[in-house]
Amino acid sequence: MSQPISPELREWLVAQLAAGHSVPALRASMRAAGWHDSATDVALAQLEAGFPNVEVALAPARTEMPGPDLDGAPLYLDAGDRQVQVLQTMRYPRVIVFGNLLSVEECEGLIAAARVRLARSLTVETRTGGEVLNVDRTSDGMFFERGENEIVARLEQRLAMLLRWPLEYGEGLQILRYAPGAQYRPHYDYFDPNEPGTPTILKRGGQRVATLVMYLQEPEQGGATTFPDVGLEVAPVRGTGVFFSYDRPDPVTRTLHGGAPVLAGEKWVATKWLREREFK
Ligand SMILES: O=C(O)CCC(=O)C(=O)O
Ligand SMILES: [Fe+2]
Repeated sequence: MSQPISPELREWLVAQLAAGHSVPALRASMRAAGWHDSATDVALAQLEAGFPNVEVALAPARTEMPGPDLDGAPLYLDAGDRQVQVLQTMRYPRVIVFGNLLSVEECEGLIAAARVRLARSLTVETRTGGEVLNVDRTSDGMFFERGENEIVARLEQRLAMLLRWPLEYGEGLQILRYAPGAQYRPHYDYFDPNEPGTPTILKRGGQRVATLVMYLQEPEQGGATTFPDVGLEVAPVRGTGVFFSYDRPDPVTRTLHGGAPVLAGEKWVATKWLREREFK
């Protein structure tokens, strides 16, 4: 977990950058002075990657974040009723691809329960705090209540243990179906702090801090989850899932992501969003 940078170091870095020193030069002099702080590395990497907002890049990050315990580089993680595979990890942005997350029966059960309740997907309209039809997302979707049925409840317990985040901090599971041609254009899952509707949304559970997209049915072609900032594409393989977290509501997290167009077949996903506090 990345620790916050001290205020003194932040001030110093900002001053050095303002004085025209380059990021690689700063990194080199810090290394030479014995600095091997992961928080500083992350901040410098952000600056180097061209993120314009120095203050945001160097601001203290949230320290408590959801995510599995990857100490010792395990290949499998104990999620209570299931041994989940660690297939891929990326440090920045924080992305983890899990295998063996759901059984085929669980995938099919969720689809069957959701199918009868699908409506054209709504996304939260941050301008007003209400919900609207969104042209950026051409899938159909619905939400389960937390613990609504046996499969949902079992899955939520598993995810709480795997991601070490209280079940009560999670939103209800969202199910999306993408028909051929459907897609979800690149977006951030956190709520934009600059939108007037955001304070209303944040009253219930605070910010989103992480997302887990689970693949319930794979299309025949297309439908990867893409992270355009880093050129990553995660294949939508049934029973697997991609987790990503964002320690501040800012593009500097590089968590821009989308669902690429489905070219053939149907793609179904379940999305679990984690909030910073209890989501009542
Ligand atoms: O369908 C996908 O691959 C991405 C879904 C997504 O971004 C979301 O549900 O917020
Ligand atoms: Fe998303």
